[in-house]
Amino acid sequence: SNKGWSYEDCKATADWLLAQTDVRPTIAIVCGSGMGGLADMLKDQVVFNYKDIPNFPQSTVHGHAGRLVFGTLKGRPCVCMQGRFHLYEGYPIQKITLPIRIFKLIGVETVMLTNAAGGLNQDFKVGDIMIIRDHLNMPGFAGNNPLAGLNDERFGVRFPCMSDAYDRDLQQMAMDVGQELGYGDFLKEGVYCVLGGPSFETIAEARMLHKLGADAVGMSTAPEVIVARHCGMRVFALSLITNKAVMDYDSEEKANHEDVLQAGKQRAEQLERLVSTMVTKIEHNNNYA
Ligand SMILES: Nc1nc2ncn(CCNC(CO)CO)c2c(=O)[nH]1
Repeated sequence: SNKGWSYEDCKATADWLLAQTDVRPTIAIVCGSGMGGLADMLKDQVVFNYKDIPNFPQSTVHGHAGRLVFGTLKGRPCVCMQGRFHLYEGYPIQKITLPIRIFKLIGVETVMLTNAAGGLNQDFKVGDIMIIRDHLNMPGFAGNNPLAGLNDERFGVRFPCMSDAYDRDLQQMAMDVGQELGYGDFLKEGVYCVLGGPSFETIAEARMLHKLGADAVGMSTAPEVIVARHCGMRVFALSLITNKAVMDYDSEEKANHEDVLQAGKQRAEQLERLVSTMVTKIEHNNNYA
């Protein structure tokens, strides 16, 4: 297709990046709203503004810087997306997931995705970190799936399995590392539900999603996971619970983006510790391989 996300288009951008830096990342980190600070962990940084990368989409959301940061995390070569893309920005879903395919073509094997999300599970508090066990891909229910259209076998099969989308060893690693770091009180696990946005969910929608088994609700991540699994990369994902979804009509609470960014700042340091510790383990010992 000549829409800008063919294998050749992805390969051209991947080759451009490989020519610009000799960092060869095996792990990619995608930063959620207000969580761009994760990129600052990287040493020996080589930074590209999205607008300077051929065929790369542009970030349009406050709290998403729009920079691709290459570097090392405790010696491990990584690439970090400081700013990700969302359906609500009006991009086609294939454009939102283009970076994931580019990561595959530059040699990334594991993708670690983070996002800010609203808590549906009543046991969740603002500031909790939810290890994502599985997702409900609501846009996919309506056919808005990043793999729709012609399948390019060079990426993966026509009908990829999604029952193993979230790597169980990496989930276990996150729980173990979180406990070791003393994060047990705010470390949860659950099901993440993606909506298109940009409007936050209604009370009836929050109640419905909770009934359907969702523990957190957001506007990202599932499309990237589907594309990452399609091309055989391992996936780890977590949600920072930045506010409790409004579930009652007598509540005064009102979801807003500034609260989301503020909650991200509160937990930034713990998120960085968790992710960076996992990065060393992922590359290092084979217990979880
Ligand atoms: N209730 C609720 N709380 C949330 N906190 C973060 N997000 C994810 C969406 N984030 C948007 C707006 O902040 C920016 O990508 C949500 C959400 O969708 N619903």
